Amino acid sequence: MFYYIYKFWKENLVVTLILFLTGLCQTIVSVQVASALDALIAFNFNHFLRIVGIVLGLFAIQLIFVRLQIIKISQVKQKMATAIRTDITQRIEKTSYNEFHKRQVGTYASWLSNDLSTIETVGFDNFYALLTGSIATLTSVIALFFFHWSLVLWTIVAGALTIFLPKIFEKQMAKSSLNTTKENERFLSRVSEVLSGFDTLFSYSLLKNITKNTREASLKLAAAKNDQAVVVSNVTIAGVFGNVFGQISILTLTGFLAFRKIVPIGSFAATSNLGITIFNTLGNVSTQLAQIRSVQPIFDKFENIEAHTENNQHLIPSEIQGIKLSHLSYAYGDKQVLSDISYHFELGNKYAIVGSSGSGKSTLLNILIGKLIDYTGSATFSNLELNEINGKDLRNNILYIDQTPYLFSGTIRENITLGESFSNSAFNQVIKEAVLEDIIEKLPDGLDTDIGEAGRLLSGGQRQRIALARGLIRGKRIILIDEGTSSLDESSALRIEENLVNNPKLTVIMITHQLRDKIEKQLDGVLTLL
Ligand SMILES: Nc1ncnc2c1ncn2[C@@H]1O[C@H](COP(=O)(O)OP(=O)(O)OP(=O)(O)O)[C@@H](O)[C@H]1O
Repeated sequence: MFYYIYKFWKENLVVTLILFLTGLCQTIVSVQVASALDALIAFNFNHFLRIVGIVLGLFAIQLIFVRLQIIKISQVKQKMATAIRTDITQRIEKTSYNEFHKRQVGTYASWLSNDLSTIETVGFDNFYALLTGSIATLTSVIALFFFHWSLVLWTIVAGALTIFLPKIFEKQMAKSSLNTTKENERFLSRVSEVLSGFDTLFSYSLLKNITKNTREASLKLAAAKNDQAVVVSNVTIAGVFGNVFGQISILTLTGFLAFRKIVPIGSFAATSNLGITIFNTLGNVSTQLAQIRSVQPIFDKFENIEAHTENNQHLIPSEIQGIKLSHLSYAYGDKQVLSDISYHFELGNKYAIVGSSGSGKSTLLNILIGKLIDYTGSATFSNLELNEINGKDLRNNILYIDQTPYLFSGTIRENITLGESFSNSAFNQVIKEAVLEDIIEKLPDGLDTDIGEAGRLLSGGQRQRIALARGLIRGKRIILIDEGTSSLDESSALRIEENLVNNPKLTVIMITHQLRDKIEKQLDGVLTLL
């Protein structure tokens, strides 16, 4: 957390300066109260009124600083939160495909929302509260020194007790806080999962599962939060004890000094105020420090996203060649899926992969796109072993359109471009190739029609055509399609497949459960997996 505070040191310096000026005003007011009381005791009414005037003026200035402080703290907190979110997403960007899928999507969402709000409220808010208190304490201790040195000495002794008493619970505090963030994560994952399954539960009349799962997850989260509250209560009580002891003892000492006529009677009022400021701060120091430390495990968790170290540095030559499989086998753990496959996909040719469900068709495409690299035997592209090719370079040459392509909320155009820019002629071309003309013509805003969350406002076949257009517009020469036309009506599917197999520039390898005669005749080969 301190890394981010340091990263925005200029902004935090401005905040510190404002806090110092606020603390200074507050301390001067406390000291003035002593003079006011002394003026009253001496029946010097004019002097009393002058001090009241000064105090009012200081209050007005303090109010301006307090307002500024709230605004500036919020601004720097938001800058730090955005920087943390950016760092998390950049880690996600750099991770491998498998590492990303070790966690559920809800977990990442929880990091970016729940954990960030914990960092803001538990980490940053306590940091600024601690900073405010420390500055006010410093100015108050200096003020005490002007009354009598023994007050400072006693403040140090009583202050140490106030700070160290709650430290007994520090470890428990960090543990319970980590437990709460983990339960928050599980809660969000479980709830988002069950809500994502709304359509399925609806069809089975099992929507009550949403309440059931949410309630179960909520009870676990509540238990973690209640455990944390118990630890917080212990820390708070220890802090309050030190605080009250410190305030009463400093008053007693001032009373004693006043009796001895070492300090004026009015000092009693001032040291009372200064004591409240100092011991309120010190009483909270341990809790605040423990809370600040308790967010550290959250940062550690973010760092656990393993960056993908790209060992496969072979780059693909500009003159690409075909894909060759030689005695290729693949197993998920003990489960053998592909055994001893040899085949040659030549550049510019068109192929189909067929086989019963579970025969390993998608697994093979995942090897060809570099997602699965722990195969045995050989699989080469342009004479380079696939698991030695730089992953990004491989995906720049081979396009994979998966079985369930994801559509983002937004327009059709945005779903095709994914934020990149393409010419109008490229758009027109892919709209034809993916047989999207009729759909776009019928929509009120054409390509700029909003398709709803995950493309909900479109049919399965329409979604599949947009996914195809998204792939085709990228102009890759090798295209792997996993059941790319399975949701389409016969004539659209045939038109799209004909467009693909008749495009001389493309190398097409498509998985299909429905190999149409007309298409089969135009293919250069069919690989059947058993
Ligand atoms: N990540 C995985 N971990 C373990 N087993 C897996 C994994 N992915 C797939 N499998 C298993 O490997 C086998 C082949 O799966 P794959 O998806 O490649 O088959 P497929 O031929 O494409 O099937 P379908 O035609 O139904 O899409 C299946 O038995 C599947 O259960």
